[in-house]
Amino acid sequence: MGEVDPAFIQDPEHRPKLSIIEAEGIPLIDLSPINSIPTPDSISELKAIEGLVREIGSACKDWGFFQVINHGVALAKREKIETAARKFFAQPLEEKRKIRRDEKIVAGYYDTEHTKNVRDWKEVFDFVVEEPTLVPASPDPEDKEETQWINQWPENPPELRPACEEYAREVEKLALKLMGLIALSLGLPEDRFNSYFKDQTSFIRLNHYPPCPSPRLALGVGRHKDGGALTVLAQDDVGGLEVKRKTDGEWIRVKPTPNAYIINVGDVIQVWSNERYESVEHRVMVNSEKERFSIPFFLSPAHYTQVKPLEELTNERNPAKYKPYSWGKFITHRKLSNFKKLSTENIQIYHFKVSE
Ligand SMILES: O=C(O)CCC(=O)C(=O)O
Ligand SMILES: [Fe+2]
Repeated sequence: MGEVDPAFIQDPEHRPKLSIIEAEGIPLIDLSPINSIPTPDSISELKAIEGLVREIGSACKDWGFFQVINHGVALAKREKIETAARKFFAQPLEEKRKIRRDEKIVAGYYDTEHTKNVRDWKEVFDFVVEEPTLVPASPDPEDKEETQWINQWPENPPELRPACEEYAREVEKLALKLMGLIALSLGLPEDRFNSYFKDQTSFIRLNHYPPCPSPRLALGVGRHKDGGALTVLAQDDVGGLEVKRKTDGEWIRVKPTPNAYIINVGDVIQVWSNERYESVEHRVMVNSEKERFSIPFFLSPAHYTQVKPLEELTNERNPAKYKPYSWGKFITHRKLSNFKKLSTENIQIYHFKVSE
């Protein structure tokens, strides 16, 4: 990537600060109570779960972010995908571009993503968890046609595909268990969210952030909120992820914890919970010496889901803060605009906010 192209340069107010505040406050949650049960069908019956549910509820409310340990995802599967990702990104650009993402095939390699219209200092490889993934053919609300998202796999390294597919199944289990705990923390049945994910549109991204000659001007990923339900993120030991603290708006660095996952609430949970939980802004700093890798799993509902505040969580005194929106139309809108540097902001949930 060489010298910094002006496309990467953040406006002064969004540039990273020289002083880094490391997160003491971001909760670290031990999930062993749910993983030590022989039959996990009905975890809500167990006493140990109560404390855990309370912890998850507070973390979602106070931070929108937390880390989990003893999560049940086999370390060997994580190591396999991490090693294969390193090999994939180490190849020449022409090789990687053979499986380039475009407007039709949204899975694959991509190195020109923009967040809030500034280019990110990164390259990515995306794959969908469900193959094929059914989605609307266009963002037009009148257009009822559907299409399929399919994956593109590189020739090299050949082990990337099986590593990705196995990893997806493991992390999906963790993501759904967490949705169960979040449901309980909202006073809902543990399986309340399950049906939304039957035909999920979830995808996994392999992120590679190369060393950057101007880490004070550019960002690996500009400030943003995740649009899906829940993100389960594996970061390596380099660090760079920053979360905007709800109490004072300071950017706080999430300290890498070996073999932990970082979990964050996405916009869909913000809407479902009628803002009991909020999706929190985050960004990624790059540095001039070390490359960094991360792997987010974006748990997302079926395309035909009408996202709206849950009836159980709204009433006359607490009316719905959002109008229903089609998840499929929302994501196809986003995917299309990802390919253009727009003069306006991307589609956001506040466009569906009920005015007070
Ligand atoms: O690399 C990271 O730590 C986070 C990446 C991220 O926020 C995203 O891809 O949405
Ligand atoms: Fe994100």
